[in-house]
Parts: sequence; structure tokens; C-alpha cells
Amino acid sequence: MANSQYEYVKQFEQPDRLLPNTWIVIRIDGRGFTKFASKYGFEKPNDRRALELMNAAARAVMSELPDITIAYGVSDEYSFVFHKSCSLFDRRSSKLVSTIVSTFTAYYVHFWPSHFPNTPLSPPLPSFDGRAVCYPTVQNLQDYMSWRQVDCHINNLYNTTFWALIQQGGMDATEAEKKLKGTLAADKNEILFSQFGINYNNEPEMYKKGSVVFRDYEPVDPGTHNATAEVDNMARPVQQSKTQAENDKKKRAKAPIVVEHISIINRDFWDRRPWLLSNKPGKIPKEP
Ligand SMILES: Nc1nc2c(ncn2[C@@H]2O[C@H](COP(=O)(O)OP(=O)(O)OP(=O)(O)O)[C@@H](O)[C@H]2O)c(=O)[nH]1
Ligand SMILES: [Mg+2]
Ligand SMILES: [Mg+2]
Repeated sequence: MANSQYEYVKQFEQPDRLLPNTWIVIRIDGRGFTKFASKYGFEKPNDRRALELMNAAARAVMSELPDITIAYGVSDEYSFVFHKSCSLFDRRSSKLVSTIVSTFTAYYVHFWPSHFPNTPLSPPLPSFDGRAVCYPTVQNLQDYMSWRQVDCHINNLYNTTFWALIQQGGMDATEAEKKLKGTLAADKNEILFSQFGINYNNEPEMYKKGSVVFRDYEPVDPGTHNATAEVDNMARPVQQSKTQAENDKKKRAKAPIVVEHISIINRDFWDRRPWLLSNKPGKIPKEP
């Protein structure tokens, strides 16, 4: 194509490639979901339909983008992790973020009627923002995931107690806030148990732990793994042949995607699933 006099404008585009050999986390978050939740009458503090809708959209994103290793969701947010060897879109930040945000939003709207059959969406429609952060080590990545899950736990314990004081204890929001000011986790557990007969441990796992989405393989070599040590030893980026990378991608695309509500703070989660952090996918389980 011939160059036009306008072609020079391309020089204004800024490169935005994310640092190579780092774990890319793209976190999306619902815009103005406090208002959105109240418009659609989300149950307080947790609405199962809304959370399952978030999970359905995240699963769909993962199945469209086999490069995503694992995702974690809580409230109106989801974090998607790309393997440090990922070369999708040349690791261009805006392309990765905008693809995740728009794919997630499209599926959120698409799946809405099956989760809220009696409440059709009307403008302003749900939208999400997104950002990309690079983590250089597996430890940093695991700490990031732990940070989100701890946040889920702290907020859920607070919100469960706050709403019990209001819904069952007859307090207004100011009274409940005052009652909880300066309390520790043990105090909140005690309020829940002694005043409302609620054992926090028996609350649904999805509310307490959030949702972890990943590809389910059979470990190639079952047995004890130390996933973190294994991966952090590989300081240099591993060069895969093109065919090998293509094969791995196909394998990843075929693996079933599961949603679980379990601890990712516990190292056991990672050690049991070494393929999440390694360069090789595991074996896809055979159909029964
Ligand atoms: N009732 C109810 N509300 C929820 C649920 N999940 C998320 N939310 C609401 O979504 C909000 C998410 O918090 P933020 O993302 O910090 O706030 P936001 O209103 O979305 O504002 P921005 O993200 O800054 O645009 C919570 O504070 C809740 O009000 C749910 O299951 N039930
Ligand atoms: Mg939000
Ligand atoms: Mg949020």
C-alpha cells in the first residue's frame, strides 16, 4: 500500500509491551457496582446469582483464551493470570486488557438472562475497567492471589456480621458500623455465633473463599511437587519450539475448566497442581 501524507500519525502510537518473562495479571472490576447491585436487588451481603454469573463469564473468557493459566474472582472483580512465557498479542498491554474486559463484559450480558430470568437488563448497562500488572516471581504471583483471597475473607466476615446486625438484629447501618468499629475477627465470629446462632465456618465456601477457575489436568507425574521451587529455579525464559507451543496450546484449550472455592493461600493448592506454574500442561483426564 502506498504511503499517504497522513501515515506519519502512526509514530504517535506508544509501545506498551509488558515486561518479558513475568506473570501478567489482568484484574477487571465492575464499574459502580454498589449502585448496580442495588438497582437489580442483589441480595446482601452476597448474591449467589450475581457471583455465579461472574464465574460463568470468567469461564467463558478462559475458554476463549487458552493462554490464561488461572483466574480468581470475588465480589465484582476477577483476576486473570497469563503464564510468564505467554506471547499472546506480543504481550501488548492495551490489547490484552481491552480483549479481556470486552470479552468478559459481553459474556456477562449474554449470560445475564439465565441468572436473572425475571429482571431484564436496562441502561446503564454493566461495564468493567481493567489493568495489567506484571509479577516477576512465582512468590509475587502467589502473594498477589493470597492478597485478593485475604481481602475476600476480611470483607466477607465484616459484611456477614454487618448485615446480620441489620437484618436480624434490627440495627440501622450507623449502629452496626459503630458496633463493629475496632473489632477483631474473633469478635465478629463471637457476635455471629452468640447473637444470631451463625457459625461462620458453615457459611458457603464461595462467599468465604471466592472462586478459583483453572484447567483441570491429571498431573503428568503424580507425587510430591514443590511447584514454587521448581519454577523459580528456571530463571531464564524457556524457549519452546513453535510446534511444542502449538501442541501445548491445543492441549490447554481441550482441558476442562473448573470453578472451585478453595484456599489458594495454602501452598498445597499449587503443589497439587504443578502444571499451573510450569511450562507444560498436564494430562487431560480421560472421559469416564
Ligand atoms: N448486595 C450485593 N452487592 C454486591 C455483591 N457483589 C458486589 N456487590 C457490590 O459491588 C461493590 C463492589 O465494590 P467496588 O468495586 O469497590 O465499588 P464500585 O461501586 O463497583 O465502584 P468502582 O469499582 O470504583 O466503580 C460492593 O461494595 C457491593 O456494593 C453481592 O453479591 N451482593
Ligand atoms: Mg467495582
Ligand atoms: Mg470491586
